Amino acid sequence: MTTAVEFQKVDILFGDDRQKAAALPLVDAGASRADILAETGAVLGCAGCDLTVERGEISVLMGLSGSGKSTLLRAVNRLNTVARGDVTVHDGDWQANVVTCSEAELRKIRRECVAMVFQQFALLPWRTVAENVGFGLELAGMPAKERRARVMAQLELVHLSDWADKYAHELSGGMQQRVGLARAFATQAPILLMDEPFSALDPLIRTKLQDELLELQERLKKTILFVSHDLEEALKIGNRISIMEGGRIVQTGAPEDIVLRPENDYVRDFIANVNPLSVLTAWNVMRDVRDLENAGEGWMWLDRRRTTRFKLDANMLVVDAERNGAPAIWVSCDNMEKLPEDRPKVYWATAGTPLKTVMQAMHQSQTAPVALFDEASRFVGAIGIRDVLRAVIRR
Ligand SMILES: Nc1ncnc2c1ncn2[C@@H]1O[C@H](COP(=O)(O)OP(=O)(O)OP(=O)(O)O)[C@@H](O)[C@H]1O
Repeated sequence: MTTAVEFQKVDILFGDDRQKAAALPLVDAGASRADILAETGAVLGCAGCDLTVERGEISVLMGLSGSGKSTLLRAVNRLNTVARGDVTVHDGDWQANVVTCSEAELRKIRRECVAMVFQQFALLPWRTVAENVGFGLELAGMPAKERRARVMAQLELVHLSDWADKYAHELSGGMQQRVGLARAFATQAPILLMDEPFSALDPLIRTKLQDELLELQERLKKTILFVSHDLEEALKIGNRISIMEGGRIVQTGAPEDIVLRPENDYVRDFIANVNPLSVLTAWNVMRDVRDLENAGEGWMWLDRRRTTRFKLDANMLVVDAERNGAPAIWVSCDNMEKLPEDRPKVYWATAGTPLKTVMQAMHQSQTAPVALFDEASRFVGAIGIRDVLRAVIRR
């Protein structure tokens, strides 16, 4: 993994210099935003924020309104001044600390390394769609012909080729935001900052744009720092999520970490209404092969009830299977539809198989455990009905 952006102990305060200086000791003492404001007149934007954003990942800052998400995001291109701490932006072998870098380095960061998408589309209404998408390239001095080719390719990606010569104000909100996306993806910038880009849109269009973002990302592999106050959105698009409260990051983790292991009541409240089936995979709920019961002579029980067992060779490949004492076949969860009914089946999944698919397989096989295989078809663990229930009710 290569780091794209690193925040180290970042404090951001709003106020005059005297207020900020008075506030820093209170920040160190862990004082709340309200106390800091009452005592010093400074507003705490964020405090002690540590976060590493890896190249090519979507890292989401999530939290209630006022929790400091935008404030932290805007430190990356110095739209907000950092009072203390470091923000390092990497671009290939080049790197700069945004907090202390020269004006020239800051210009490079803003022009070449980091592009931004705002909630309020920020399109120029008197320019056409194509001119809007090409705006950043124009500022960077790209010749018109090259620019046009690049812009048309980007518009194609967001399915807006036919709208290239319309004016921005002639488009609906969802289309305008797609132009915003195209503009950000059109720049050379490897890092995109997205501040609630979809929150002004109605739910259906929003879902569609999230899918489009994921599709674009699949192809273009940018590093994206994304602000959202919507946990479903964060879980859907984030490779990593940081939950913020009162200016501080209270938990950072993969979506399934957040859902399975919330670190405090604030995070627990957030996830209370999330459907765990939308994030969990077979990997998150399986029991490791080392924790399964040996059944002797190369056999191993998949479940505590001893309904299902596999015989394994020295390479952990399955050579025989039994279900309720009768010979069984072992088949992939992805094959559920096509199989004849006549023989007992034990389904297997891989690490990334959605938990929902695992549950369907259990249902199909009268609650038989589901096996987990690695890419080389080796047996690595099993999922019993109790493992599924525990994950779903989070106990
Ligand atoms: N330019 C500013 N001047 C003064 N205070 C500010 C400024 N920008 C942000 N703040 C304050 O910093 C705190 C964090 O705000 P921020 O906008 O980062 O929150 P957020 O989590 O992004 O919320 P939202 O989703 O409502 O934008 C708030 O108390 C806000 O009032």
